Amino acid sequence: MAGVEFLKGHGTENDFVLLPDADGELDLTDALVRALCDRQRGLGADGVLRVVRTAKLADAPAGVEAAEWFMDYRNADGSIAEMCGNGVRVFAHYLVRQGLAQVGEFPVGTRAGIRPVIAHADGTVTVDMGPVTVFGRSTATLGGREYPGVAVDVGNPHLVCPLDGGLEDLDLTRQPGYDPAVFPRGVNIEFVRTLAPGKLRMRVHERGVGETRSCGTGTVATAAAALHLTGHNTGEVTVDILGGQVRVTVEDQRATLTGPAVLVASGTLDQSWWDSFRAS
Ligand SMILES: N[C@@H](CCC[C@H](N)C(=O)O)C(=O)O
Repeated sequence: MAGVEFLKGHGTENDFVLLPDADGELDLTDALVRALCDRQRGLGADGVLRVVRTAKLADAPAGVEAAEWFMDYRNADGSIAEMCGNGVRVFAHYLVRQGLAQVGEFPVGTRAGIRPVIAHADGTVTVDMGPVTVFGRSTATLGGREYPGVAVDVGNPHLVCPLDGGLEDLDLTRQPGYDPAVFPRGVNIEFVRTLAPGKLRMRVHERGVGETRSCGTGTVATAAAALHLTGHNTGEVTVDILGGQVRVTVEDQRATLTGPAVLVASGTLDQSWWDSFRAS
């Protein structure tokens, strides 16, 4: 049997299994995503990026037709998310490395809409992350403490909680509590410390994954929230995460995200392993 082609990649150590599926033929069930992302019984990853031609998608969201390629993103628990900022960089880098797109600007379809990217010759990618909306205040709870924060929509939902200290001590092995009335679809929760003006350090607990070493949409939400809290709508911010550093530019409630994208390996999944998850 032929098996199923995969690649492994990461953006600031937020890691993904990529599944090339130009013609939209893979039957990617939740159980398969969970197995692929499992670090013991699968390949291990924070999420899956299925690479599919937009024209071949059965359920393409409205408005993405102009993008030749669609990033079908799934969280490690099998859930579908609207957008993934690190994933879209890795996705764009893959397209260029495969000769499916050229260095320079091209659009990528996502469930949050089209995201124009600029793939740079050095492998870094700049993403136009679209509208960024601060939509209120809410509170996270963790270890019996309350952490007031800012609610931000980057296509997907975020709660950004500023800290004065203690970032390294947080136990993010557990899901922090949040208000489901504010976040009915769940939420990614960022804890952030300002190191200097325009320089932040962040940790994140991602919806559908757990603590990850980086979250691209989370860095954008964090930058927008930090600017908002100091009375600004625009600015340039670097964000340190456990897996490296990214640069965020916020302009009139839109943002760009620049950071690295790395392809680590490619191979073939055993067809019988794949088939064993299809029916479940
Ligand atoms: N790691 C991603 C975000 C992935 C989706 C998120 N877990 C959600 O459910 O919204 C990023 O780099 O943005």
